[in-house]
Amino acid sequence: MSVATTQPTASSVRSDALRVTEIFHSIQGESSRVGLPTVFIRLTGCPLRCTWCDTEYAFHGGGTIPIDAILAQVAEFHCTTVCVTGGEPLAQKNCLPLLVALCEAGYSVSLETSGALDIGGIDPRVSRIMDIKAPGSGETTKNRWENLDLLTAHDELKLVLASREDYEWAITACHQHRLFERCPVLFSPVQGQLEAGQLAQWIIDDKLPVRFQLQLHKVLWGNTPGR
Ligand SMILES: C[S@@+](CC[C@H](N)C(=O)[O-])C[C@H]1O[C@@H](n2cnc3c(N)ncnc32)[C@H](O)[C@@H]1O
Ligand SMILES: Nc1nc2[nH]cc(C(=O)O)c2c(=O)[nH]1
Ligand code: SF4
Ligand SMILES: [Mg+2]
Repeated sequence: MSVATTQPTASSVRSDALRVTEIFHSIQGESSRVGLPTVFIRLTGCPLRCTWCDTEYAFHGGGTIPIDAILAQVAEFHCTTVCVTGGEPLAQKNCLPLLVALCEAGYSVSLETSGALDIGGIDPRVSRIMDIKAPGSGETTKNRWENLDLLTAHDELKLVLASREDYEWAITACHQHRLFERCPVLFSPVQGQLEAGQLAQWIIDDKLPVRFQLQLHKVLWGNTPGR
């Protein structure tokens, strides 16, 4: 379901509201939860501009919705698994109480984040999928490396790679920051920029302890908003 794009007046905005681009029911296409029917809450806005971002439509617009109304929309899908994404979800302060409310309501919750913002203070029941930005994204300087110390085995680290240079940078980062010891590590090709079979072969050749990822929803439906 897409969210109305009407502009709220200041007096109509509740203090626990969030700016939301879309709430939809699909198949999880990323992370180790891939394949699970999932409700997605896509929050609006992002302070990064990854060169290859497939979700630029979430940078602006959206509708302003209080947390209880978001929960009511999610409940309509009768699905126990929820993914909060964006945009960059942590750019809105009310993302933290939204995550608590979803956990309290009994959902199994994951959060997709660039890791450019502090991941402290997130409800520990949430599985954090933290994406470290490689040079091809143009946003490496935004990586907040101190976030790594907060990750647990319940979380996942992700590297989305555009080239052989990104791949080699990622291996160096994994060793320098002991990423393999922190939580599962995912390597994924930038869609349309790095050939998936090529990345898979490099991972095999180098015997890397990472999980290769393709965006399953794009195999199913292409790059369609709300999928
Ligand atoms: C749209 S982002 C939203 C969450 C957060 N801003 C982040 O970057 O993790 C969700 C995921 O999609 C990935 N993604 C975006 N564009 C992509 C592309 N062209 N190919 C592969 N993955 C992409 C991001 O790297 C991220 O892991
Ligand atoms: N089906 C589907 N799975 C996803 N997993 C993470 C997504 C995202 O955009 O963050 C996403 C998405 O946009 N669609
Ligand atoms: S951080 Fe995420 S939403 Fe923001 S530009 Fe990068 S991939 Fe897109
Ligand atoms: Mg997506």
